[in-house]
Amino acid sequence: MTLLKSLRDAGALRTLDNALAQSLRRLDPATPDTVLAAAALASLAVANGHAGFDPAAPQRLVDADIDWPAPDTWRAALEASPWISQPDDGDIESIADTPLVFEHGLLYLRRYREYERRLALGLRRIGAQSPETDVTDALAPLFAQLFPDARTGADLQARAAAVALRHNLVLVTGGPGTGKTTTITRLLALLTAQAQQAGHPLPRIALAAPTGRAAERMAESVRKAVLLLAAAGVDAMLLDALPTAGTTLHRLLGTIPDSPRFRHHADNPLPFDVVVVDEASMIDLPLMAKLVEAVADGARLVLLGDPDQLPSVEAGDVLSGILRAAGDGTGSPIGDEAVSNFLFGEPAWRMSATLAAGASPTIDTRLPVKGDRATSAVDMDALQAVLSASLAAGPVTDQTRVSTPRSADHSATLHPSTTNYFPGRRIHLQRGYRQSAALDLAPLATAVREGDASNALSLLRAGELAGVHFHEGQSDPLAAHRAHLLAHWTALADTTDPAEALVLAGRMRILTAVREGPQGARGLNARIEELLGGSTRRGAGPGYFHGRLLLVTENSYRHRLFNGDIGICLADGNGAVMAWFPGDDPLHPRPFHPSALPAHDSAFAMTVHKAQGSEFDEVWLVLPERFNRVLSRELVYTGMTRARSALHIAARADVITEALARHASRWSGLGWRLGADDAPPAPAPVPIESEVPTQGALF
Ligand SMILES: Nc1ncnc2c1ncn2[C@@H]1O[C@H](COP(=O)(O)OP(=O)(O)OP(=O)(O)O)[C@@H](O)[C@H]1O
Repeated sequence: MTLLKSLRDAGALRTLDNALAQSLRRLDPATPDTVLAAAALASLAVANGHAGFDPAAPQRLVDADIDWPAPDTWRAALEASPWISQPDDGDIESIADTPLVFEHGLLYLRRYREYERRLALGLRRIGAQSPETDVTDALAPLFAQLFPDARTGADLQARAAAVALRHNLVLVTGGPGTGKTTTITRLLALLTAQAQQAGHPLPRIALAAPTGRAAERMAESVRKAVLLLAAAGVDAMLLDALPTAGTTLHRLLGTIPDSPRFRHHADNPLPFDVVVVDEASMIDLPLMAKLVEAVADGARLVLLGDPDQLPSVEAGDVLSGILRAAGDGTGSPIGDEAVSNFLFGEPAWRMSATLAAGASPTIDTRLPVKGDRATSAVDMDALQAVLSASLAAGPVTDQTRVSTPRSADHSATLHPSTTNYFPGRRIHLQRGYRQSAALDLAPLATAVREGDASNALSLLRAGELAGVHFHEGQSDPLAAHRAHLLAHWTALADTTDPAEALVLAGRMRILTAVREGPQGARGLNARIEELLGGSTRRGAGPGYFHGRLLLVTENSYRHRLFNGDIGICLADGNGAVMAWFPGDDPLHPRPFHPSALPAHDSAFAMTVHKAQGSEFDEVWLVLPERFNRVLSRELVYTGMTRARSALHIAARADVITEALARHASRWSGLGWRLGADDAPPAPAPVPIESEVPTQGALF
């Protein structure tokens, strides 16, 4: 049996994957079966969130019992195929009339390879341009006011802001509540003050996120940070100049009705000097490529995100590719002397000389001082990184990890291009500041992030973490906790004010790992609707009852409704039901006739994937009874960190253990394009008992 037929018979391919293979066969009947199958698998890989397909590890994509070709033979067939181009240089556009590209071990659909290439080029373009105005001493008093702890050298937030002043491409990563938004708000105040001091126009700043809810949360956090700065005595005129509203990436880029293109692109760039994007882990490859291309020359791009969260549902896993190239962010270079001044209160060279003279036993005395050959820009960066890392973390050792740009020579050995280093900077914030007496999530989040199932289970079973409730072995919270759950949803129907109803709707959510199956969102929603009385309730259209929560499941540029948007059905006095969704102004949601909505589901229960970027006061995380391949530590971590004041986990211990043993990583060439010299983590193998054929069908 041919490989393509085996894959079809095993139910591994979608219609679309098979159609691609068939059309290649029609166009050239001599196309080898292994090439046709690889084309179908490259298409399937995208549906599973990968940028391309690795023919050396096909069993990671398809769990059926297939007699796979030997990797070398398969590779040779791909390399010989006229359908597949193999660019000499990762930066060069691939031949337009070959539908596939084989590069760095991955077989791509051409479009996705081009997105990756354009994204890497775009990031390098942004990062390669230094900010126009230099950091001056005049900014130091404000810096000290904004970051009073900077002098200790241990304040990573101060370090992040200092680095961001000097670089156009910056990633600030960290878990929930580590102060990413707070830090960026202070950075924006510094940039605004810098422009004022120099007599320049104030920077035009955009705050954006992949979903409306995430954009609104970001804006709320910025507003809160501004209020705190005002209370701390920061100049009101400065604070008044900061943005207080967020927007979705789609809105920022300017959707064109019924088109995947945007109004802003390389030839019509965004009219902003600073673009700050939150929830970067949710951004897929095509959207990130379009965003980066639309950032104007000389403008700054600041990406905020939590690297431990799930990657985007759509193809790409962009953030992790960028992060692999950017380093772990714990020892980022500081920049220059003026920035170091802010942090340490004296010029770096003087400090380095003091330290080098042995003033501190914790410092490696081999550190170069000013005047040595080390004063070249890169060495100075490295020097200051070591300085700051040492001040923050104690002894400097050979293992101290420092992110520095790769040299052209080094990159040349990895890649034909000589410019493929990552020119941005990453700072990883580690200290959690969001104190909640109600919810003590941090120890559990750490155990989950580290994949330490035994610690996670002991914490859950001990029941001593405030606000965390473990319903071990329970697979049906609707049976065991019906009254509690229903009370929330029935209360939703007591309000008729759409803005208030949307706020109430965010109080509680059931989050699931999968959409289908007994513990899937779809089945739970159907049962909840039934319990709520469904269409017999006030304001019935077929299925659209007063108080029904809706989740949009596709992007509709025409409606400006996007995958993941949540709305609520409300009946007016005459019983006519409209579905209300958040608008630009939270006080004025937008009404839609239910029949005019793009594809949608109920949203009483939703998958963790769809809940990314949202938070709820109370989260019920329900895992399947049997292990499913979508489970991973990132999924559990993302689900639990959606909770603000109470987390309920209903799951079996063995399922938690298996989930925490897996990473949700994807095949991507982005890290390589940006100069990462490590191999991307291979996606976890698919367990044989998996029930579900493709991830695309899951969320
Ligand atoms: N240096 C700090 N000192 C005191 N409180 C802080 C500090 N940094 C942040 N916070 C507080 O911690 C909370 C979380 O901060 P922030 O919203 O900036 O975090 P975040 O990383 O953006 O969170 P999320 O990922 O959930 O959006 C806020 O209440 C903020 O005021």
